[in-house]
Amino acid sequence: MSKKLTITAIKKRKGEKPLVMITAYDALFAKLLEPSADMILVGDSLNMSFAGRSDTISATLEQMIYHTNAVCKGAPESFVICDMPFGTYTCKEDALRNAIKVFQKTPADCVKIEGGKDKAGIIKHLTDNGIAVCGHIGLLPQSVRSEGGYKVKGKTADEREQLLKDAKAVEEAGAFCMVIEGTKAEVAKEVAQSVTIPVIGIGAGAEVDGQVLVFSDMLGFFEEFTPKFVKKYLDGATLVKKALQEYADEVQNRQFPTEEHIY
Ligand SMILES: Nc1nc(=O)c2c([nH]1)NC[C@@H]1CN(c3ccc(C(=O)N[C@@H](CCC(=O)O)C(=O)O)cc3)CN21
Ligand SMILES: CC(C)C(=O)C(=O)O
Ligand SMILES: [Mg+2]
Repeated sequence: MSKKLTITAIKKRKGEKPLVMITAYDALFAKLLEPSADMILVGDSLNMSFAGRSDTISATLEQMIYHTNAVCKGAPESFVICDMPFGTYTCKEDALRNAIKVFQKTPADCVKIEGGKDKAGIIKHLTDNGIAVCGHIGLLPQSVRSEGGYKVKGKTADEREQLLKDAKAVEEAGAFCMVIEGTKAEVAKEVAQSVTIPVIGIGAGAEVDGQVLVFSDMLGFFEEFTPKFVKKYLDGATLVKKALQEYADEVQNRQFPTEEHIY
C-alpha cells in the first residue's frame, strides 16, 4: 500500500474497505510495516512499549516529535498520525500552539487527541486552523489515573449515550476520522453507524471501519501485558531471545566469527 492516502481517500473508505492502522515508533519498523498499513500511528503508547514506563502520562511533545520524524523517515509514503501527549491540549491556545509545533517540526499528516464532547471546541480550533485531527473516544489511556485503571466503555445505557454524543461532537468539530478504544462491540458498531467519518477500533469489535494495534503487541515483543483485544501475529520475543542466545553461545564457543566475517 505505498503512495500516501489523502484525507479524502481515507474518508471514502467508510463503508468500503476497512482501514489498517498500526503504530510505529522508529524508522526501522515504520519501513517494515509501510507496505501493510494505510495509516501509521506514532502513539504515545511509545512511553510504555519504547520507554518502559507504566503508562502514557509522562510522554512529552518533544519525544513525540522525535519519534514522528523517525517514523516519517522510514515510511515516507505513509499517512502518519502523531498522538498529542497528556497535558499538551488542555485549552484551545495550548492545543493549537503544540499542534503547530508538531506540523512545523515533522511531516506528520495529522494529530490525534483523546476525548469526545469535552474536547470538541479544541478539535474545532485545530481544524479551523489547518491541523487535521483524528479523534479518540471510548477508553482513554491518558485518563488512566483519574479513572483508576483501564475501564471498558459502553457497558451501561448512560455510557452508550455518552459515546454516541462524543462521536457526533468529534465529527461535527471537523475530525476526519476517529479511534474508538476499549468499547463493547455492539456499542462501537452503533457509534460507527451514527457518523459519516471512519471509526477505527482497538478492542471495539469487528463492526467498525478499521482496526489499530500497537505493533509490539501484535508482533509479540511487548510482554508487560496481553490484553484481550490483542492478537499475536508473531511470537517476536521468543524468536529474538532464541537468536540472541545463539549468538551468545557462538561467541562463547568461538564459533563466531568464522572466515566469511573476518578481514
Ligand atoms: N503496548 C501497548 N498496547 C496498547 O494497546 C496500549 C498501550 N501500550 N499503551 C496505551 C494504551 C493502554 N491500553 C490498554 C492497557 C490495558 C488495558 C487493559 O488492561 N484492559 C483490560 C480490560 C479492563 C476491563 O475489562 O475493564 C483487559 O483485560 O483487557 C486496556 C488498554 C491500550 N494502549
Ligand atoms: C492505542 C492507540 C490507539 C494509541 O493511542 C497509542 O498507541 O498511543
Ligand atoms: Mg495514544
